Amino acid sequence: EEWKDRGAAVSIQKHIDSNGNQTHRIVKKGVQDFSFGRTLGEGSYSTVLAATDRQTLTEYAIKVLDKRHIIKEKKVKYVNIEKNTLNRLGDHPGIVRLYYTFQDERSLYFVLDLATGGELLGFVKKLGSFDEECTRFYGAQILDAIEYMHSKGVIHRDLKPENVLLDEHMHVKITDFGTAKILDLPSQTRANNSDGKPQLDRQEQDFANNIGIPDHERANSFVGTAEYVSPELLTDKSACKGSDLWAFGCIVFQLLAGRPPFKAGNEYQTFQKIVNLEYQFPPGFPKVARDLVERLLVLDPTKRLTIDNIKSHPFFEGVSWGKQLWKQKAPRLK
Ligand SMILES: Nc1ncnc2c1ncn2[C@@H]1O[C@H](COP(=O)(O)OP(=O)(O)OP(=O)(O)O)[C@@H](O)[C@H]1O
Ligand SMILES: O=C(O)[C@@H]1CCC(=O)N(CCc2ccc(Cl)cc2)[C@H]1c1ccccc1Cl
Repeated sequence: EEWKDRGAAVSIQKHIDSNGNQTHRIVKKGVQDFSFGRTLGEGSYSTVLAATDRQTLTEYAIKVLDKRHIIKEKKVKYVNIEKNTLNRLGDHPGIVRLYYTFQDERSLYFVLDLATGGELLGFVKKLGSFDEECTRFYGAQILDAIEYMHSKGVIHRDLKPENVLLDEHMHVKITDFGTAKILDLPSQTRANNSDGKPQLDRQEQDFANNIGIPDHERANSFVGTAEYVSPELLTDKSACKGSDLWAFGCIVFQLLAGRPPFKAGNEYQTFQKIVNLEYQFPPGFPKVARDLVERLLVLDPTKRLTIDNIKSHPFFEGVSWGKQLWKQKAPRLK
């Protein structure tokens, strides 16, 4: 019992040995096992610090969540969702990996991959916009990560350039799964209510009850980020895998145009533009990319391109999908 108050946790590490046999290693990690470094960033309920494992000298990002703050803001369920989602998505180069979690009386700790390159958004802002080659590379890596998430029954629901981090090789690391949805397999086809509308999960119900209410007045609502919210989330209040592909379309547009397709003076006006599909391509937007975006920013999620359609779209011609995509050198951002 002594390890409990050291803020340690016993975590079972799944381990595949050299002959591919799965074994389990009992790993006990706690606050004392790390030396904490600089602050990488702050979230609404979290601080992310660079840290080094004292034994292995491996560097991590440790996300520290203040329990009191989370409880006060009624965000406990988001913490559990983030943990459960990250645990499911442990094996893809494009997704931030969760190595350990532990706690002490004040905080919760998530030991994550360190993404030293910062947010993709920072680069789009710095350069103004990306050329086609860079958009193709980063779009392909983001799509490959989305395909993996969806194959594990996870919908991210808040994809945006801020949540696309970059590692030391300038490769994509997607983060921020607190607002993700796990399609629990048995009830994947959710029971519809008598009015034929799909049963909403808690976060969707929260969101539905809070549409149009400004952020500061919202009681515990699920917040997607206005510019990337899909129309179905605004009209039917429910997200689906296609919602991530809508956000993907917004991201591809933004990388090439230097701005998201739907942006207005306030959230509510942005929502209106989305549900009315009110957006324009800037002059000079590449034709092939325009065709791709037009087939993603479709109001009816069932009419949007599927991941396979996107992978074979001319815009991604020449991309080698799969492992090779993650081994190649990232194109220089210029
Ligand atoms: N694995 C990581 N490696 C490097 N930096 C990270 C990592 N995870 C998060 N950060 C940085 O730390 C900051 C806070 O991230 P965090 O996920 O805690 O909050 P957030 O999701 O950005 O904010 P909010 O909780 O309000 O949505 C972000 O700006 C992000 O750039
Ligand atoms: O789900 C788990 O793995 C454990 C289970 C045991 C436990 O006590 N916790 C912490 C639960 C919790 C969540 C939110 C707050 Cl604000 C306080 C405690 C969970 C936990 C520990 C460390 C980091 C995250 C989490 Cl959810």
